[in-house]
Order: sequence, then structure tokens, then C-alpha cells
Amino acid sequence: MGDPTDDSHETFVGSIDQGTTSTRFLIFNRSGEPVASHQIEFKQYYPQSGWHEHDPLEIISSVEQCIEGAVKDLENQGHAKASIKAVGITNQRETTVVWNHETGEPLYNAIVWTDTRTQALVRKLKQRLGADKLQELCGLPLSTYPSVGKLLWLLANEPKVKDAYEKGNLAFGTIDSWLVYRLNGGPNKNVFVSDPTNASRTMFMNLRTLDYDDQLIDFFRLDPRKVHFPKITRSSDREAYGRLESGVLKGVPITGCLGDQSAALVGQKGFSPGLAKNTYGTGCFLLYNVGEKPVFSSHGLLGTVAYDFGEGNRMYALEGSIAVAGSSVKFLVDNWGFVESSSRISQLASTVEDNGGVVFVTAFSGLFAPYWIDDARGTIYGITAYTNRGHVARATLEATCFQTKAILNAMEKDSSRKLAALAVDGGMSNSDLTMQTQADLIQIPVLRPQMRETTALGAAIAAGLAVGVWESLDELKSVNVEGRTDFTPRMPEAKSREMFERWEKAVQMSRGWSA
Ligand SMILES: Nc1ncnc2c1ncn2[C@@H]1O[C@H](COP(=O)(O)OP(=O)(O)O)[C@@H](O)[C@H]1O
Ligand SMILES: O=P(O)(O)OC[C@H](O)CO
Repeated sequence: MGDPTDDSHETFVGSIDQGTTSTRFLIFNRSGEPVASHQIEFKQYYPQSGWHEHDPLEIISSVEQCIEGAVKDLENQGHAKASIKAVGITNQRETTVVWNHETGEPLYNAIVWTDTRTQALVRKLKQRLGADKLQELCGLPLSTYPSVGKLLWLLANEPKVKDAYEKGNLAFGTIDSWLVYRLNGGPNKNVFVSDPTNASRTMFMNLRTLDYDDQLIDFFRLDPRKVHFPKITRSSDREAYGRLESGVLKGVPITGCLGDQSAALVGQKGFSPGLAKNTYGTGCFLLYNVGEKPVFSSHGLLGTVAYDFGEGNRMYALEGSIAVAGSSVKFLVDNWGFVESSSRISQLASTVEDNGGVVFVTAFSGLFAPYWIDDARGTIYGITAYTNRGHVARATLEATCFQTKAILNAMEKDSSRKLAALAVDGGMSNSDLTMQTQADLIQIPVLRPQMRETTALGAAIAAGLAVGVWESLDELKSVNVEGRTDFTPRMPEAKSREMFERWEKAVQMSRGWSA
């Protein structure tokens, strides 16, 4: 292991990628190539307008099925499953799970990061003394997005959750800690951990110490004796995450854990300050490596942890989070039947030359970075008798690109540096039209790697580093370099600026709808 001259590729690392709409398990070789995979879409629950839930047990079962499917795929290629040395986990962040600490049974559905039921609660929290000091402790602004509001809502509205809290039996976790806990067999082993990239999304973790902060827990009026929080441990660790307790990979250690956006930064090898990646999945998230010290944004961005691979190998990031990206495409497919699948949306958008004056503010969950407008909702401007579905499709794709432009503007102000190029990945980055539009709007090249499972690769890297499949980050330099597509700006800058100004006008007009 760890010998770069060994090209047998008989050493593999597995990666659980638990995203918002689907779960995947991928198996990577030492060259960072995926050799086997399995993916399952799971059910989305929308019990009321603005509510979004997942069934925590369905998530576990989707992970188990994906592991089984991918391992079968590997074995069909003539490889032994024993050559899988470790498993990494990467996951949708902020999504909140509560369970009974003694039995391991969930007490409610997982409340998903996009859910806006906490809007009124968050407004009240913003009035509380000390609210203006939170971001400089944890890096996040108060909004419906982090886990904390979801936990407070559950305590206020779900008697089972409140009861468990009063009895000191309440376990709170993000998807990573739920997966680690259950895959280790639940209450028997009680492996209850999280990594700093996930914990930094709860609002309970201090960004400097990478540990829970009493000031934060006090502000939210929680009694730390009544709620069990997962222990925060580094993102790559040989022991802390335990091992798979059952299934085809029983006994294989879990040695890596990263929130999905951090994992994508790692998978894109954004290891040096000044490098950035943008992942166009359900939402879209731009992470910019700021180095070994946290940066607290003054322009609507989030301070977060890029990865924690131990002393001397710990990086922070500035993040721009967009709530709705691929989900707007899915909306056009599922709710409005514009085309039969997401992969066809560019085709429809290409039937027109431009957006025909249409701007779609896709604020289904309000607007996140850098605007933080909680009372905006999806609004289409500029419809005339001339408008057809192609214009709306185009305006939908452009909405994510405009928000990315706004985030880059904020990032330049926070960091005083201009980005040279933007590395991209995620489902929506498959659209050439979207990526060209992105390059045109930000006026810098957009670089799309050939292998776009960078999120899963990042978790595999975290896991592989812990067990010596890779000895250092330097070994990964050549991974996923070949076959990159570069989109260079083609639109004149003046036209690009004019389009962006219209977008900004539409954003201001979308305020106040859900007041
Ligand atoms: N060719 C495409 N063009 C535009 N959007 C796409 C395309 N392919 C997938 N998507 C969108 O990408 C999203 C899925 O991306 P993925 O990275 O798998 O997301 P997640 O990890 O959040 O589940 C879906 O919302 C889908 O609508
Ligand atoms: O499911 P994704 O890929 O859009 O990512 C979800 C994010 O982690 C939410 O913060």
C-alpha cells in the first residue's frame, strides 16, 4: 500500500455519496478512477408548502442497497471485495436527524436543508440579544438553512422529540453521523461522531476551535445535558468512524467523512488557497479555499471548514450557497413537463437565441448567498406574448449562473483576490449551454473535468489517506486531469454586465412575497 510504482490497481476505496435526491456508492482505484458504482433515487416528502423531508430509514436502506450493487459490479469485473480497504462517507449537509439515543430509532423524518418551515422561528431568533455575534463564532448567518432551526422546531412541535429531550435520550445529528451510527450497528456500538465540515453547518460549532461552543448552545437555550451531540473528529481518521457492521462489506473500516461540498473541493484537488470549485447539484455551492485560518465574510458568504486531515493539513473555505440549481431543472421536468428528463433541458433552451427578456428568480426556498432574502419566492419576470418554453428553460439555467456571479463578486470583496478560473462539477454541469453561459457571465474560464463524480472521489481520498492507500495529497496531482473541457468567455463584457444588472433588478423586485 502507498507504493506509487505499484500499478496493479488491486487496492480500492469505497465511497458513500448520500445526496439530496439520490444515494450512490462508488469504488475507486488508486488512480482515482471509479471502477464500479450503484445509484438509487429515494423518495422526497413535501408534506406542506415549504416543507421538505426524508425518511432516515429509507436513506440507510438506499446506502445498503448501493453498497451491495456496486460490490456486485466490482466482483463481476473479476475483483475481490477484500481489495476494498476502506470506505468514506460524503453527504448532503445541514439535513437534521433526531433519534432515541438508547434504541437508535428515528423520532421524526429528517428535515432537509432546503426546508423553510423555520422562517418565523428564525426571525424571532434574529431579535434575540447576541444574534449579531453568532456569525463571528460559527461562520454562518442565521437563516432557515443550518441545522439549529430544524432542531429547535422539532423540540417546539414534536412531543416525541421534546419527551426524549426531557428524559436525556435525544440524539441529534446530521446525515453523516446518522449513517456512521447506523452502519456501525446503532446503540450496541454507539459510534456517534461527525467531522468539522459537517458540524460547521449546525451553528453549534466554533469555527476556530472546531468544537462545540457554549456561547452558541446557550444562545439557542439548549441544555447540553439533555441532548447528545456527536463528537467532532477529523475528516480522515483510522479509528473514530468504526466499521461496517453488516452487509457485503462487513468489517471494512469507515475512515473518511466530509460534507459533500467539502468533498467536491477535495475531489477537485482544491488543496491550495485561492482555488475554488462550484458544484451544480440539487443546489449549487461555490467553495473557495482561504487557507489555514477561517475567514468571516462581510458580504453574505459563509465561513466554513474545507477539510480537516489533521494537524498541518486543515483548510478553511469561504462558501457561496445557492438553494436551487438542478432542482429548478427537475421542477421544469416533474412539475411542468417541459421535457422528459433533465438531460434534455439544454436542448429546449437552445431552441431560442437568448432569454427573450425573461428572468426567472428561482427562489423556491428564498434566496441564499449572497442575498439572504427569506421572503422571496420563485418569480418569473418579463413574460410577453412572445415568450415560449425555450425562453423559460433558458432563464432557469441562467438563474444559477447569475447567482454564481453574485457570489464571485462577494468573494472578491471578502478576499481581495480575483479568481483565475472556476472548476465545476455536479449534475447540472453536464449542460454545455449552462457552462458556456456561466463563463460568459463571470468572464473567466470554467473548467469541467471529464470524471464528474468529484464529491465521491473526495470522500474516497479522505478514507484512503487514513489507511495509506495514498500517503499524501501530492500523490493525487495526476488524478482526473485528462479530458477536461474548458469553457472560455465568448460574450462581450458589456452585454454580460447588462444581463446581470437585469437579474439584480429582478432579485430586488422578488422581495417580500412570503412575508
Ligand atoms: N444535463 C443536465 N442539464 C441540466 N441539469 C441536469 C442535467 N443532468 C442533471 N441535472 C440536474 O442535476 C441534479 C442532480 O445532480 P447531482 O449532482 O446528482 O445532485 P445531488 O447530489 O444534489 O443529488 C438534478 O437536480 C438534475 O435536474
Ligand atoms: O445535494 P447537493 O449536492 O445539492 O448538496 C446539498 C448541500 O450539502 C446542502 O448544503
